[in-house]
Amino acid sequence: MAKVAVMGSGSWGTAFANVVADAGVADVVVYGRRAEVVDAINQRHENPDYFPGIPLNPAVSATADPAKALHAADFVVLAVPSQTLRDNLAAWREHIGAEAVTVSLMKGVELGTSLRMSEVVTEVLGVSADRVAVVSGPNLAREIAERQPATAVMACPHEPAAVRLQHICKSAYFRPYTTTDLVGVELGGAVKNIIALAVGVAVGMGFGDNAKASLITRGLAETVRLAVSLGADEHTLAGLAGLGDLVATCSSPLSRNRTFGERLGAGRTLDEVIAETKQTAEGVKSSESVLALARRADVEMPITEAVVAMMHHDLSPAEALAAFMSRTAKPERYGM
Ligand SMILES: NC(=O)C1=CN([C@@H]2O[C@H](COP(=O)(O)OP(=O)(O)OC[C@H]3O[C@@H](n4cnc5c(N)ncnc54)[C@H](O)[C@@H]3O)[C@@H](O)[C@H]2O)C=CC1
Ligand SMILES: O=C(CO)COP(=O)(O)O
Repeated sequence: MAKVAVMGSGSWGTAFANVVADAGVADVVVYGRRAEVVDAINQRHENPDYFPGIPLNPAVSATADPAKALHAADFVVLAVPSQTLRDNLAAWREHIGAEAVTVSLMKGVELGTSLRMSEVVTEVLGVSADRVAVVSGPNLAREIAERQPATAVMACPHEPAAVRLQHICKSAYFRPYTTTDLVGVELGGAVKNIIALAVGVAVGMGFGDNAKASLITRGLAETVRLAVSLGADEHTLAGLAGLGDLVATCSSPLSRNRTFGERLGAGRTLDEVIAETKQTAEGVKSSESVLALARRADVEMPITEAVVAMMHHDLSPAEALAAFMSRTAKPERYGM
C-alpha cells in the first residue's frame, strides 16, 4: 500500500487524513505538533480540538515526530497555514524521499514573494513542478469530517500523479476529479478566501443575498482576470476550485474567512477579531500578496483592494462599501 503523510493535524489535515483512511487503499499517518492531539488521535480516534465527538477512522495514526511521519512516504500532504509553509518545509526537507509527490492542501499566497504554495514547495525542496500536486474545491473540513458528500479537484502538471492521488482519496462520500491546471486551481483557492472576507463583511453589516451574490459574481470575475493573466485556463475557475469553492465558502457560517469578515462588518475592531480567531483565516494575509501579484500583472481587483484596505489600512466597512459603489460605471465583463 502507498503511504500518505499528512503534515498538520489542524482542521483540514485531520479531515483529509480521514478521507484517505476511509478510501481504504493507502496507509495514512498524521504529523501534529502537540502530544495531546497526537495521543487523542491514536487512542480515542478523535481530534478533540477541531472535531470533538466526530469519530475518525481507527486506521488514521498520528505522531509528533516529523521524521517518522515522512519516512518512506509516497505522498507528503501539507496542511499548515500558508505563511508558515516555507519554515516548516525547510525543517522537514531532509526526511522527504526523492520520489515522493508533495501535495498542498493550502489556499494562500506567500507574503513578500507572492509565490503560490506549489511554487514555495518547488523552491524549498528543489523538485520539478511535476512532483507537486494541489487538492482544492468546496471542502469545508467539518462537513468532510462528518462524511457528508463532497467533490474536489486534484491538480498536477503531471497527470498520472493527479490520477494516483484521485485513487487514494475516492470514497463513497468524497469524489475527486483531476486537472493539470495548477495555476487556476491554486489561485481559485487563494482568492476565494479574500472574496469570502468581503462577503462576511457585507453579512455583518446586515446586507442580504443581493449583496452576497454581487460580491461572489464580481469576485469570480476578478479571480478569472488574475488567473488567466498568469496562465490559468478560464474554465478551471468555473469549476470546483473556482466557483464551487467560492459559493461554498461565501455561503457557509463554517468558513473562518467569512466569519472573520462578518465580525468586522458587525462593528468589532480588527484587533478584537484577530484575537477571537483561533484557526487560520488565510485571506487576511493573502489579500496583500494577491494584490501584489495583481499589480505586477496589471490586473484590476477592486474587491481584493477593498479587503486589503480594511484588513491592513484601517478603512472601515462603510468606507469600503462607499468606495466600491462609487467606482466608474462600466459594461459588465467576465474575465479578460
Ligand atoms: N479548514 C478547512 O475547511 C479547509 C482549509 N484549507 C486550507 O488548509 C490550510 C490549513 O488550514 P486548516 O487545517 O484549516 O488550519 P488550522 O488552523 O485548523 O490548522 C493548522 C495546523 O497547522 C499547524 N501548524 C504548523 N506550523 C504552524 C505554525 N508555525 N503556526 C501555526 N500553525 C502551525 C497547527 O498546529 C495546526 O495543526 C489553509 O491553507 C486553509 O486555507 C483548505 C480547505 C478546507
Ligand atoms: O477552504 C475552505 C472550504 O473549501 C475553508 O474555508 P475557510 O478557510 O474560510 O474556513
